[in-house]
Amino acid sequence: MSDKISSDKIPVTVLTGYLGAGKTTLLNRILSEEHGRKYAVIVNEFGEIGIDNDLVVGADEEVFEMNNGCICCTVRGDLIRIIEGLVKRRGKFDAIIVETTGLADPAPVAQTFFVDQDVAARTKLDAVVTVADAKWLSERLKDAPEAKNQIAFADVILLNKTDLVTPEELEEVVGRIRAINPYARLHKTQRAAVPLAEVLERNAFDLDRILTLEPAFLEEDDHDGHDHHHHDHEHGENCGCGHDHHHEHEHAHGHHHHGGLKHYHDEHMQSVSIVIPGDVNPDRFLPWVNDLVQRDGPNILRSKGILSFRGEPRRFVFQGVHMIIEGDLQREWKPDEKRDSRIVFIGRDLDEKAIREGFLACAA
Ligand SMILES: Nc1nc2c(ncn2[C@@H]2O[C@H](COP(=O)(O)OP(=O)(O)OP(=O)(O)O)[C@@H](O)[C@H]2O)c(=O)[nH]1
Repeated sequence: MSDKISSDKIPVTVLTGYLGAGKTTLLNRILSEEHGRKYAVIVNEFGEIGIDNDLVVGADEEVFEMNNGCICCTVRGDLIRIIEGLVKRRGKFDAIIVETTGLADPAPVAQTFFVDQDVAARTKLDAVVTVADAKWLSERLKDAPEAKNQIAFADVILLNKTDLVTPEELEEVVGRIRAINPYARLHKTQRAAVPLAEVLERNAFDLDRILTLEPAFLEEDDHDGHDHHHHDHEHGENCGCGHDHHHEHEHAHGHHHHGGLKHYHDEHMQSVSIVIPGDVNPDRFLPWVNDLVQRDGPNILRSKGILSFRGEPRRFVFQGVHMIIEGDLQREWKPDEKRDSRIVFIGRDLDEKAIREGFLACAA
């Protein structure tokens, strides 16, 4: 759309991208850079225990967590309430960034800024920014409809992790992205390094383009947080979606309808979150987690944790995407912070019992 951001509307950037693509890396870059702007950040995480929000830098930024479901279905009501709260405190910040879970379909999130009248009157969707993992995107386009929708809806795409692929592989992924979305601005990045002006306050969201993709985009939503229609799917036990769970396991992707808007969701994704209320022993934990991701890496799409090691004043943070894991000691535990050890694994067909027992055996 060509209309200018009217000065009384708060610009909103929706940051999306599949599990582990680099959304938090980009967010931290935005929040750490000297730009003289103040952002309110809303983070939605898949899995019950908040880890992501704890990994977002900038203690003076306001970070709102939404952990009890997926932003595109059950917690949309929360999103609306948080935004309405923020709008009342206008002037304390310049813009809003919403980081969705890797499993969110961006369409219903973007739709919120048009069909909810109060939100639409006060905010302006500036752009959908999608971070894509150069190494894994092609695989996900085959088995995860959300990943495809994240690309289709993007106004700006960061094709990240270019260090993990060859130039030929990179061009192949670019071709796949372009076949889905020829319009978005595309940046090839490492560690989501991109000039922020390429990402923020671009006034890039193009409603006309979205309406050709999703003719029902502006249809009034019947959604009240619970009551959308479910079609041909069952939820996995730990899908985190917040709906009634049935114990059947059909291997198909489901979609919900929000008003007339189709909404894809991977119903087989599970998350296993475990907390040890104290220290873990690194000599047990590190070999265990390495073995686990080497063995089950294809099914473990994402893993992360914040751990307390005995006698170590700093938090150990580990992050994994399939079998690639990284870990390091980061900031010190704060005096008033509870020193516990939390991990989450997100994937398909996870052996929850074995993972739980394995982690608990790492307690110091
Ligand atoms: N090799 C490599 N690793 C990267 C790059 N960008 C990010 N990572 C790593 O990829 C992992 C996931 O990055 P995040 O920024 O947490 O990804 P995310 O999209 O926020 O993940 P979820 O919110 O869990 O979906 C971390 O271990 C990052 O350090 C990159 O360009 N190259």
